[in-house]
Amino acid sequence: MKVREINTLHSIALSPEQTVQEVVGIFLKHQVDGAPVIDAEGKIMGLFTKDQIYRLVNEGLNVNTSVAELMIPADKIGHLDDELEDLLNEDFEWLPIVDEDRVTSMITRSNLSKVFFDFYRAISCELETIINSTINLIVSVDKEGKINVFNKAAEKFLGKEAQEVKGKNIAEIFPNSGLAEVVRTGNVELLQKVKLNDNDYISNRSPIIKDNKVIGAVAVLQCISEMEKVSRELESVKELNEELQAIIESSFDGLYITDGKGLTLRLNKAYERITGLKAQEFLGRYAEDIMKEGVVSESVAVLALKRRETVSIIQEYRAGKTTLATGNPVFDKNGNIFRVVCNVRDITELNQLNKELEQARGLSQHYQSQLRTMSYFGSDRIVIKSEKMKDLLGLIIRLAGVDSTILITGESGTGKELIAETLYINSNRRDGPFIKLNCGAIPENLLESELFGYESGAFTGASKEGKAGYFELANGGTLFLDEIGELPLNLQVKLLRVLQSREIVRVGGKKPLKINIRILAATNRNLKDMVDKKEFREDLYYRLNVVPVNVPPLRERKEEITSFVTHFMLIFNRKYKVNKRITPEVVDLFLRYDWPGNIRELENLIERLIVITTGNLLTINDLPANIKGNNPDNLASVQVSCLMPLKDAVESVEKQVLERAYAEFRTIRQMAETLKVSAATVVRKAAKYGITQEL
Ligand SMILES: Nc1ncnc2c1ncn2[C@@H]1O[C@H](COP(=O)(O)OP(=O)(O)OP(=O)(O)O)[C@@H](O)[C@H]1O
Repeated sequence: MKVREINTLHSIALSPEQTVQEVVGIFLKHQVDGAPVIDAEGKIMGLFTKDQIYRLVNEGLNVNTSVAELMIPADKIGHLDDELEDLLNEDFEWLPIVDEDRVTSMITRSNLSKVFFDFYRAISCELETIINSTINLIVSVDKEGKINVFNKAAEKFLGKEAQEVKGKNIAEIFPNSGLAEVVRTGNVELLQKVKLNDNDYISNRSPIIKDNKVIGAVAVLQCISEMEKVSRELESVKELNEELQAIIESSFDGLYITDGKGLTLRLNKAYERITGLKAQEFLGRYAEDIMKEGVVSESVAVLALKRRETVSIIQEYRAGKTTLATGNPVFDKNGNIFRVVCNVRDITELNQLNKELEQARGLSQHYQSQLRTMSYFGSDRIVIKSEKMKDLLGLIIRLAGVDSTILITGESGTGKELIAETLYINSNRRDGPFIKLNCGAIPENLLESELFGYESGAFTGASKEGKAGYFELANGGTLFLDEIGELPLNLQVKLLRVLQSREIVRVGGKKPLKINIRILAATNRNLKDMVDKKEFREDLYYRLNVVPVNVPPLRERKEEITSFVTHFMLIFNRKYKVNKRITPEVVDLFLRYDWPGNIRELENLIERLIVITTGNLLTINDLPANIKGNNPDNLASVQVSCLMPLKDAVESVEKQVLERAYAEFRTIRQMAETLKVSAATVVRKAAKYGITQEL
């Protein structure tokens, strides 16, 4: 410690001209016993102390005597940078202190001793605190082996109070301490293993030397039992950490962990795979910033932090993946979030599979209904005998090889659908689906969603999962749009767009879906006339009618009637497990009849005859009157076989007429036109008699 660090020094100085009386006043006022006498430059001239006042009194001098006359010389002079310890060894009563040449203060011996004492007391206090706050055991002895220092750690580990052992001989209390040996030899003994009270310690023992003499010894002991425990704990924490790392890495789901502020701390390889980015691009960055860069549509970690609860969302990653992500906030004991653990499951494939499943389900439903109506067809299901039809079939086989859109025209029941199927079976798309939609059989308000499908919740009554439409069901295959003339104008525009872009958008959806389909269309209406009447869009007409295919009515290929009769007799005999035959007279009548309902009419008639006739031979008598009389509109052909209430008779006739209309025609419009009533009447009466149309 240096003189300048003493803060109790006084800086009173006297001038040689001052009188003793004045000095007494100064000493009393400042409670001092002496002061240096300085000249005008502040340089030391001498000392004036209470002894000089005693001398004045003793010699009877005047109190106005000047300081200069009585002052004594200053033998010793101290400096501000002198060490206190050095000054203590000096012989002085009063010591003026100078800085360079100028006197700054004065110190007395008693003053110095007190400062020194206080200083050492503070140091000793500090040392005691240090000694007691270390976890190492510290024990010191004097040269007799009596214990001087016994710190708190020693108390704790050796199970004895400092008070109880201080002053006692170490050999009695801890015979194995080895301290007496150090006092004796004066040797330093480092890293010695000792056992005290069943614990192992590493001991460093040193002699305490003063003036080249050993005056005691100190031992510092470190408990290695405790260290070993800590090291074992550290080892198990390390193992746990490795285990945790292995668990995180082995998860197939992405794992992403942030701190309570959204700062990325950890993520696994699966997460790198999903995002297509490396861990370094995330670590140490905020989830919110990563989201703003567009890496992910929405951050589940940010949401979990905001809402302070577990959150699950669907995310879209820039790398093209769709995920189901769950963010779990982890709270500390004060209720603050200190981690957010996010589990990210790649559902891209699942979504794709779901779509495929949806398509497969739709296809299976569609095929089931088709199977029901087509089950009786054998392999030789198509009759082609006339030259006209042979040419047509040749054209169809050629057209099957190209992928263009085809419009098949012809009267109802001529076999347009069969032609479309033949075309499909012979095309490159034969392994893809063949989907048929009768545009005239589906209510206008449902047609759009049937065609395009819809997203979940697109409209009231829509299913929760959404549904694939006919375009999607036919993806990779062929879509046959029957009765295309019945397509409402607004859907005609949409169909045209599909034909041009090969893309569809589900009802209630936004994302366009690419589709790969071939479209075949058919109609029994004169589309050109409809275009002229603005009932059909001209642009769509030309787009569909790339290659026109016209199927002739049965009356223009009567040479095929006999083959058709044989064909259908075979099919329905097989279907109903009977063996009925038909007379040549009936076939003759058939040849003369005009068949306005074409092949469907012939087919239905033969089925009806096989089902309702009781005998095994179908004769003219079994035929309906319109064929016998070749006059379909002749009301006289309605036979009355017995008397009954008029209302019942009317209803019976109504029912039969409607059943026939449903069997022969495919659209309500055609039925209404033939029966000369409104479409609404057809629908109402059909409902009354429970008549439905097989599509
Ligand atoms: N050449 C044929 N050989 C065997 N059966 C045929 C032939 N042509 C048509 N048919 C049968 O006649 C019925 C009506 O044929 P299809 O449904 O193909 O006619 P369409 O012209 O599509 O009728 P619509 O215009 O009313 O839809 C079907 O049961 C079909 O199997």
